[in-house]
Amino acid sequence: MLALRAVAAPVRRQCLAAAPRAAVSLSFQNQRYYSVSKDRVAKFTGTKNSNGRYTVSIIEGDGIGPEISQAVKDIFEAAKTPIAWEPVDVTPILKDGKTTIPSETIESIERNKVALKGPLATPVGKGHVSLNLTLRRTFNLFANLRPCRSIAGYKTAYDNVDTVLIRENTEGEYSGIEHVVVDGVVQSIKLITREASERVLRFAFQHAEEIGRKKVRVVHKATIMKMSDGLFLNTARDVAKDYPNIEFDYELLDNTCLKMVTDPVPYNDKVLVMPNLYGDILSDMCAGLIGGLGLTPSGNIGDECSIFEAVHGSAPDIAGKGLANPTALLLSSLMMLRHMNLNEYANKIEKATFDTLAEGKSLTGDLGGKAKTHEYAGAIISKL
Ligand SMILES: NC(=O)C1=CN([C@@H]2O[C@H](COP(=O)(O)OP(=O)(O)OC[C@H]3O[C@@H](n4cnc5c(N)ncnc54)[C@H](O)[C@@H]3O)[C@@H](O)[C@H]2O)C=CC1
Ligand SMILES: O=C(O)CCC(=O)C(=O)O
Ligand SMILES: [Mg+2]
Repeated sequence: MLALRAVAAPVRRQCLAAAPRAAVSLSFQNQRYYSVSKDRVAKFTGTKNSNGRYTVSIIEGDGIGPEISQAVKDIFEAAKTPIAWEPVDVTPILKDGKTTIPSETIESIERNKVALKGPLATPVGKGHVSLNLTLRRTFNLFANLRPCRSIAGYKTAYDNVDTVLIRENTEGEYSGIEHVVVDGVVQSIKLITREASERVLRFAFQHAEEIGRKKVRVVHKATIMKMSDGLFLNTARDVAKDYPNIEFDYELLDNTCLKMVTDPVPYNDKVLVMPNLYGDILSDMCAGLIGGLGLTPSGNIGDECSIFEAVHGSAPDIAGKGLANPTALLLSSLMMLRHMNLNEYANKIEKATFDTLAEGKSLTGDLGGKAKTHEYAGAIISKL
């Protein structure tokens, strides 16, 4: 068990086919993508540099990463956002049989407290471990907040989706503890600790209070994984007692999937919280409900640092062609600005983005348009 604890401890579209345009739904037009905890905003201690700008670490990432990062940087520049980007390198380093990232990168993110990150590709099977997971564990980014909201004017099979999913981000099925028992038999350990469960569950209840949702639902499979998901669920029962104004319940993951693709709207009044793997899968599924992975942002939130990134990966099938939709990374960067209390800039860019999407004249291919990544970014800039 001790050995396992050591590993668990922090080491420091298919998008829907082109859809017809719809009238802009006013109820969604002016809502904020991400409300930030006042506590966390107060805790943000990044400092301004001599040019009066906050320095933010940026990992441009693989595949479509550089293209969508450029779009975000151009839009920030045009909006006169007081951010100075500090590019950092995450080339994996193998040290004592473990994958780590360069110490300058760790220092940059620790110093700046926030980072914006493009997608990082993970080789299948052999090769380095996921650098995305390495970053989350390195900085103890225990909660992965993944909101997903219908885009006004972009019609999909589902109207008015507004889900908020929180994924445990440091352990569970993604602990990376795997070994060969004997030839032909491998074991992969799903590690769940009360400590990591409690901190993400508390985050979920607090987040529900902050965004005015009255219900927290744990998504689980404690019927099958009685001990691991059982511990997560029992911890939730205990934590719920400290939040008497929030209704708490739970649902089996398979049932959640069925109900969400049948009618996601009943989930609009809840915050969903769940172990790592379920949150990974369910957040891609939610993206499919609103028009694809080009649209969904996320924040990896920790007590000391936070890293904001899109839900999607490096999209090798469209990389380097100017086809990527930068909205997901852009909305992630707006979550970041709100986390830094730079709301005025976030609001301005958000309005220009949603107006561009609603207008529908300059959309990327995943949304049925013909615009290149930089043309779509240019359309947003023209509305700033
Ligand atoms: N957090 C991260 O950095 C993540 C990294 N990955 C890595 O990404 C690589 C590729 O994984 P895939 O399974 O292909 O998933 P993916 O998320 O990269 O792509 C899935 C599908 O969505 C499309 N798509 C994704 N982002 C898009 C965007 N911004 N605009 C338009 N279309 C977009 C892609 O073209 C593809 O058809 C893998 O190496 C994986 O490990 C995957 C998910 C998250
Ligand atoms: O790290 C990876 O390769 C994939 C991670 C992922 O799918 C996610 O963070 O949603
Ligand atoms: Mg994923």
